[in-house]
Amino acid sequence: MRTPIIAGNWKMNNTVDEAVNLIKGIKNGERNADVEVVVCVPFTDLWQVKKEIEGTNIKLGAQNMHWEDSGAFTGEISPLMLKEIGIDYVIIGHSERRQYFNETDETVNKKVKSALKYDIRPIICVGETLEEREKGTEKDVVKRQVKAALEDIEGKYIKDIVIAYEPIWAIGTGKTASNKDANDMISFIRQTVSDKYGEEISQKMRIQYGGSVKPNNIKELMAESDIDGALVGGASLKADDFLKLINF
Ligand SMILES: O=C(CO)COP(=O)(O)O
Repeated sequence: MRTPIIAGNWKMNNTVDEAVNLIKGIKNGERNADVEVVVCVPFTDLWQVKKEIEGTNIKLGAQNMHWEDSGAFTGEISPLMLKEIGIDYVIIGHSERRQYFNETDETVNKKVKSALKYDIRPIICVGETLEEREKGTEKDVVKRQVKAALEDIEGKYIKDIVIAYEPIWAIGTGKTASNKDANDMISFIRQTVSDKYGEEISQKMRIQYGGSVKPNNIKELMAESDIDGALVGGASLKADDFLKLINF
């Protein structure tokens, strides 16, 4: 059985003081012990949040990284630097990075390889635009993204990789994919992984849904057969809401 994973993506929100307040609210709340909980916070909050979650089972994630260890890459953060802080996860290829910061299938693949080298678990984001869905090409797009992200990755790593299916039209819009559509795409992603690595390995990979996940729709999403968790933006910014998601 795959352990459900609920991850908060704080995006570009929370100063250090705000981050400490939020994480205190989350760690002091009652949390379902059978769910893996991750908070993916801005770089500047990582150290302080790491201190706050010590001794709890809350995991820490970053929202991006470079693939090189060091070098002349002004403004970038390396996997070595993140490893030093002791992060567990890193989001790679979020649609906002693909859209605004030139992230490509190729850089996603480089970052995934680099994260695995440092024992940091990648949460790889994939998903189609509204236009691609309306044209009926959503599965082609997602398949291309999944295959490119996993190029030259050995099967032994698949259990450590999380994929988040986030249809771009559902992010921050209040529109969610229907439970059935989300589950259908997620089982298609698992099939794509199975085609490459075989059924047994593909069953070990956790695949989340993301896009306007809220306390009032999490239960139905998690009831679907292939959905292993959620990657949550807006509703991860309030301790009460995030706790409701964890305790779906
Ligand atoms: O992009 C997301 C998580 O990575 C989803 O954001 P929202 O939950 O705010 O729609």
